[in-house]
Amino acid sequence: MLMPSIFIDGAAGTTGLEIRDRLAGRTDLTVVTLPEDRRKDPAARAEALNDADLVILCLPDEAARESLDLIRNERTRVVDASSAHRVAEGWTYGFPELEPDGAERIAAASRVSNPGCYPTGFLALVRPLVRAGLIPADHPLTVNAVSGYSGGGKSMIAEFEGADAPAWRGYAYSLAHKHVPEMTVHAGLSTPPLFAPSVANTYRGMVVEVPLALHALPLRPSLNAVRSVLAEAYDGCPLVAVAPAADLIAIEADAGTDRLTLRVCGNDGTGQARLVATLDNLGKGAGGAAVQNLNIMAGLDPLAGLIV
Ligand SMILES: NC(=O)C1=CN([C@@H]2O[C@H](COP(=O)(O)OP(=O)(O)OC[C@H]3O[C@@H](n4cnc5c(N)ncnc54)[C@H](OP(=O)(O)O)[C@@H]3O)[C@@H](O)[C@H]2O)C=CC1
Ligand SMILES: CC(=O)N[C@@H](CCC(=O)OP(=O)(O)O)C(=O)O
Repeated sequence: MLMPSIFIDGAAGTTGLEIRDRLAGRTDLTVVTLPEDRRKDPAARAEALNDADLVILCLPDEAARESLDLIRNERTRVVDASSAHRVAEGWTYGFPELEPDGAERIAAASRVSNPGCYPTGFLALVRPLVRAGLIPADHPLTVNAVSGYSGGGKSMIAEFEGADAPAWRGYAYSLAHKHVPEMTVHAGLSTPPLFAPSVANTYRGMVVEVPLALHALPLRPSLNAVRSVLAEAYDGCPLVAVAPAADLIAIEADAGTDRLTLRVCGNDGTGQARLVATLDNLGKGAGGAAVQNLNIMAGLDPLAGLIV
């Protein structure tokens, strides 16, 4: 694709603006957005969607499905940042580092679904361990996570920047969060993890933690064995790092970047581990991941525009 044209549908939203920032000043592609008075006009969107080589959908799920219906040609390729197609047939999961052939599959795909922000942290920690046989597919995992409030888009930003915003709030207590199917499928699990998300009164950043009783796993791996599997899985991946264990981990650790940092903490004496991922919900959790997928699909420098 020579000098591809990229249309951002939803460019005025939280994720859309992040993507615009990352694409600003790039000379290897052209960026198309609609003016304020036409950005929700289906006719204007249809024209832009069909003219572009590649579109990035930064929309609520329903509007993302509508955009796909508006695409009437075989040429336009899509990166969807919404949660509408993460386990859908015909879609490639846009997490290049997750499987050995991940980037290759994304490069060849016409429809790529960006991962959710929480699943990005969870899957990065768990998928290599399932693949290596250290975590059995039916193991009942728990995921505790805290997101910055930009994770809820414009409406949550307005709420947390208004009066009486909480310092922290747990949610999804009915254990039916929309990210659970995505976590289950792409980790290769048969038992859905118990997902306990929460939101903190800070704009961006995310901590995703999987507590793991190593002594209860069939192979009883040491902390080092777990760390080695992760280090090998992400060897040569510039955005994903396996960092040393830490006793203090802040939600801001990777905020403002497109990095994803994994840590294997715990106590070999008790056989207990805390697997911890930090990322920016708007970085590797959304906008950074979309730009990374776009770069790979268009055959451009895979790190162009990313904040490493
Ligand atoms: N925020 C995050 O951390 C993450 C978000 N995502 C996903 O990315 C997508 C966008 O989220 P986010 O940016 O946070 O949400 P926002 O609410 O901040 O932005 C959504 C944008 O879409 C616009 N929009 C809504 N309906 C239409 C329509 N029919 N046609 C054109 N534009 C429309 C909205 O318009 P208006 O400005 O008028 O409201 C808004 O600008 C969602 O699917 C979300 O789940 C994924 C990972 C992380
Ligand atoms: C704090 C907060 O509310 N976060 C959102 C998830 C943000 C995100 O990952 O978006 P997708 O749903 O598109 O994956 C939530 O829990 O629904």
